[in-house]
Amino acid sequence: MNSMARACSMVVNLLFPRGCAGCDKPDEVLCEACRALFSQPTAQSFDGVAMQRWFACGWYHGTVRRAVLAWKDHGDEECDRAFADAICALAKASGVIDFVRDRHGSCHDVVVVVPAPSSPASIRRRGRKHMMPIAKHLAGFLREETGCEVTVRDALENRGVKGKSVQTSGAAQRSQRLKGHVSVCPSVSLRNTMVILVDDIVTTGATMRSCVETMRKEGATVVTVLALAHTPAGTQKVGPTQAWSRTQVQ
Ligand SMILES: O=P(O)(O)OC[C@H]1O[C@@H](O)[C@H](O)[C@@H]1O
Repeated sequence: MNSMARACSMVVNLLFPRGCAGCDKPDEVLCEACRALFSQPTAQSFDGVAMQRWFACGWYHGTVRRAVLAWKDHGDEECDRAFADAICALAKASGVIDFVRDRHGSCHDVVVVVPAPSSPASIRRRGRKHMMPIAKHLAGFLREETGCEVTVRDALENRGVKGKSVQTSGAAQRSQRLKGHVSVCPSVSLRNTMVILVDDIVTTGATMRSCVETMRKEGATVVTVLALAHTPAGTQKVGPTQAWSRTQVQ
């Protein structure tokens, strides 16, 4: 959102107090019931990352979808904190904290949180990099919980592909379209880092895989991927060795 849009939105909020981003309950940013939907962590296998699994806070449908879209595409920046908290809780539930604490110091010096990149057109439309506040909050949380040095690096760029993932028929097609479009920024080094990738939604998994592959080529160890929401598993498979198996995280 640009500054004019932000000012207008503040005025509108003053005149018409907001409702919950998920269900419209009055005077809530994200009500307790809707927050709870972002607290249903799942794990899916992925041998490209050190933990062998990636994780999501909730399932991308209904209320979760509505709240994510309000935040991501309709400028509801007040959700930043609620979603950042959900990702931090996911980091804890998934074992990321223990993993980082145990591995840190063995061979990798710096722990880095990297937000998945949006295309330049999306960044312009939104007026910001919407994953950045989440990444920053997670880095602070990991610092506190692990005692390790944890930084945020805006390491990836996505030169953009035409159309949205929902307009493609599946992971293979999406993956093909993304080829060569995600890269590590020339000014950023990821050598000898332990990376945690954060993204809002995982649909086919093509973006996540492309980001992980690109960072690994640049010398990073990618610990895992943490996402706010995922589409149902089992319907999208990139290849026989990359089939997703969805399990509930206790
Ligand atoms: O690549 P897949 O998983 O299909 O789609 C998810 C990506 O598409 C974007 O809108 C999301 O922000 C995410 O980065």
